[in-house]
Amino acid sequence: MYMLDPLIEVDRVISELRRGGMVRVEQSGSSIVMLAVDAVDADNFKFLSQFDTSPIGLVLTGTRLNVLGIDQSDRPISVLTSAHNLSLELVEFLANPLSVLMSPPSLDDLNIRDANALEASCITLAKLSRLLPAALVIQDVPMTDIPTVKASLIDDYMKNAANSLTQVSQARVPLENAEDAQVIAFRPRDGGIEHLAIIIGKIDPLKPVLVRLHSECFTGDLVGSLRCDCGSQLRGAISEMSKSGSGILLYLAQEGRGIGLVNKLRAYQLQDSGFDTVDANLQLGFDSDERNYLPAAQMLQILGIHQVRLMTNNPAKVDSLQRCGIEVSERVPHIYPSNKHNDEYLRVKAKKSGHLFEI
Ligand SMILES: Nc1nc2c(ncn2[C@@H]2O[C@H](COP(=O)(O)OP(=O)(O)OP(=O)(O)O)[C@@H](O)[C@H]2O)c(=O)[nH]1
Ligand SMILES: [Zn+2]
Repeated sequence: MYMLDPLIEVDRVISELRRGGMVRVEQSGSSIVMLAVDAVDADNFKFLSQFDTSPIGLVLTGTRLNVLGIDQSDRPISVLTSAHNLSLELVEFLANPLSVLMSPPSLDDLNIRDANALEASCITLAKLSRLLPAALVIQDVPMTDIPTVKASLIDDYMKNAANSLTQVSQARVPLENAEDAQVIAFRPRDGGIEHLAIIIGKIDPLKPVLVRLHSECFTGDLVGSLRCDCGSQLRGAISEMSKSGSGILLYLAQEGRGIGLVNKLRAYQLQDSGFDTVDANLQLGFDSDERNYLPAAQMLQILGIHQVRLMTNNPAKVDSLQRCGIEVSERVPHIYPSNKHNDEYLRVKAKKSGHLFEI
């Protein structure tokens, strides 16, 4: 019998959610139907409201409920329900800090409880789909014909995707600041976006290799945004590696510290109304940094690199990579001049995220 690859099973429901569809999440005989809040509209909300077998639940992260002032406990994920069924306006207000609602609706009838394992997996799934971490769920509805996934596959997805990376192509690409360069593409088996390794010069894997883990930043890397320092860090790392003879830059598909480009733009909108880069993520219901360095570690292992000199100002990156099994023999500072658009961003990184530089 043809067995569906577990990664592909998750990838199918991700596509369905991103298209605005509903999916079923199941485990050990129980199941729920999920719709991402990003995709809620009047029609699908009305459809879900017609079932009187169980009320619609809104699954939110503890981070979002903290900033709303609704729940100050450290419950990681909660489910909100209401005896009178939630209204679409209330769902929007609770889940999306950019919702256009001017005055908060009444929260009197809300009940809050801990999410169960299935509901918690729905938040993981929304994050993997690069949507807002918020989901509508409903139990026991007789819907067939919707894609189904096991919760345990969602929970293991990041690890499985990282472990599945394989080198799929390699080419010489002379760069402006490093003529002796090659780009190697690594593809996860789920069909997700490739991560890239840019190899500068000739690498000696027996010595600690100069390495930069660069998280994708469309705005900074490609179009020269002044809101961050990514463009300077990307080009700067390549120049440094070339000057010192060799190095590896891993270009990781984890835009916006892992929340995705659309959510990063939402975070920018919040930053323009006064939140800093950390608080904007929390307002959206994310952690301040959602990245995971398993893919980076896997790529380094495939390249035969076990010991690195890591170009970063972020001690959390050093710790994370070490926890993924790569030895960091040295942290190499990677600081570039600020400008009037990013100096506050960099100051907040130093103050709140522990980055080692002074602005
Ligand atoms: N969510 C969010 N992401 C941002 C923001 N500004 C930049 N980013 C993303 O942050 C990531 C850049 O981080 P990095 O430079 O790799 O890492 P770092 O944690 O700053 O540490 P360094 O190694 O010292 O640069 C990219 O994915 C950017 O898209 C922001 O305001 N909000
Ligand atoms: Zn950037």
